[in-house]
Amino acid sequence: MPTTPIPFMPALPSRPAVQTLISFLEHEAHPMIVLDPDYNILAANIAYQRQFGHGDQAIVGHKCYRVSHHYDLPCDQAGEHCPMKRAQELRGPDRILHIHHTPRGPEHVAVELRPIFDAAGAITAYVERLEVVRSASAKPSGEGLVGRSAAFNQALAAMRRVAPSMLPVLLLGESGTGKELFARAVHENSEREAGPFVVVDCSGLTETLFESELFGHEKGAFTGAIARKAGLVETAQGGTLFLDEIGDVPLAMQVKLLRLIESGTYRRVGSVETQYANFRLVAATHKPLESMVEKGEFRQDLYYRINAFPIVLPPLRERSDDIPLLVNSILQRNSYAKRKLSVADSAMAMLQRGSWHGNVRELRNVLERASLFADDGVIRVEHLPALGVARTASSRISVQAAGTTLAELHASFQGTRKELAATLGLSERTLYRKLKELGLD
Ligand SMILES: Nc1ncnc2c1ncn2[C@@H]1O[C@H](COP(=O)(O)OP(=O)(O)OP(=O)(O)O)[C@@H](O)[C@H]1O
Repeated sequence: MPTTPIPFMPALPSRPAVQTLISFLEHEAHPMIVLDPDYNILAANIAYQRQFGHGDQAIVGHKCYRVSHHYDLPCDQAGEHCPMKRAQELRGPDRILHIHHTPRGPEHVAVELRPIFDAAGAITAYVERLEVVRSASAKPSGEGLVGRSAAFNQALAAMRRVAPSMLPVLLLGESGTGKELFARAVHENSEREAGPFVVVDCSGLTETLFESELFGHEKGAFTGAIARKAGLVETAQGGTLFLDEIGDVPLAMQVKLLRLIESGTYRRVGSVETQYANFRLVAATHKPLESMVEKGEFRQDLYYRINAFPIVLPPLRERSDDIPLLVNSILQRNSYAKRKLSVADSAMAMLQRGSWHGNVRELRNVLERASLFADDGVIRVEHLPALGVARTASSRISVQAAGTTLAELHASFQGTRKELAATLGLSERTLYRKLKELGLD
């Protein structure tokens, strides 16, 4: 362990409390800095210098907003939330998720700022504790969640707040907004990280199938039950159970789900023995559960149970400033990775203007198609006209689920269901559900 003393500003030596604090923080494992009330960094501990130190560039003596944001003004004057301002008003700690410049490029950083008071109750300094958030990337990344817009960051910050608790989380968002990725992030940011993450797709399951999938069954419980089978609840023991499309659970099953959540117990199909469940619940839906409750299509008691901590995932059209980042990330993924592709500025501008009713999934499909035309490795505006066709169709269909339109398209479409789903920018699951609603499955 290096024992380099923490540098501090010689201009500010006469504050015994601050000096004591500085030597105390040196032994903290988390990156920490001490600031004066005028945004000057007085000291940075070893962990900070290791993670955020910019080589020879001195941090101490500089303004925090210059170092972390390259701003010339405090964050609140640059249109952002300033935790120092807030901690001063609150006379207590403030937490915020910011995007900081780091030696590795922009990164999501969770910041906690605590004011330090003198004997007279005046704030003499602030201690800032930082933690790099690994669940999402603020720069193009070949995997996982990416995003840096205000709307995305808000959802990310909410996810981080709730993840360490055992509270059920409800993810609300249109198809393709990343609900499954967020559910996984909740799991990975919880104490259950080492346990299983089990996905239950609630759409397209009949009542009986739903029950045996979820609770398992005994040998001979029904025709074809040739052996005892563990259910998904049992598989999720010690981990997280993700109920995707919870709005599709049939009413008769909702009561069994409620009992499971309330009592933490269940029975395998064909058994009288009570089993004890141990999972953290994350549910997701694109459906308006509240109005379904009003219409009697979703049980109110179950709704209250699962809705303990709702997180709204923004549609892509509400975070179009994330599109270049998403595009560059998508181009690094899957089949694209074999070829180096880029997007011309005018094409990027066009992508940013899209309404993207199929969200990130639709964006991915459009890029995949455009890449087939980009012989020289550059996706240009002329490679996107197909996008216009596909997107017009998909927006009409995915937004209004206009029965006749989808029925007609389904009847006339020449390809497979998978291809139809891709053309519409929908997941196969969502397409299946819509067709089922129309009696076309
Ligand atoms: N913020 C994001 N960053 C990177 N990829 C994303 C993001 N959001 C979504 N995606 C990608 O978009 C696709 C759809 O995401 P996902 O399956 O998580 O959405 P969903 O909301 O669960 O959709 P559905 O309700 O249709 O199942 C996936 O390929 C996923 O990797």
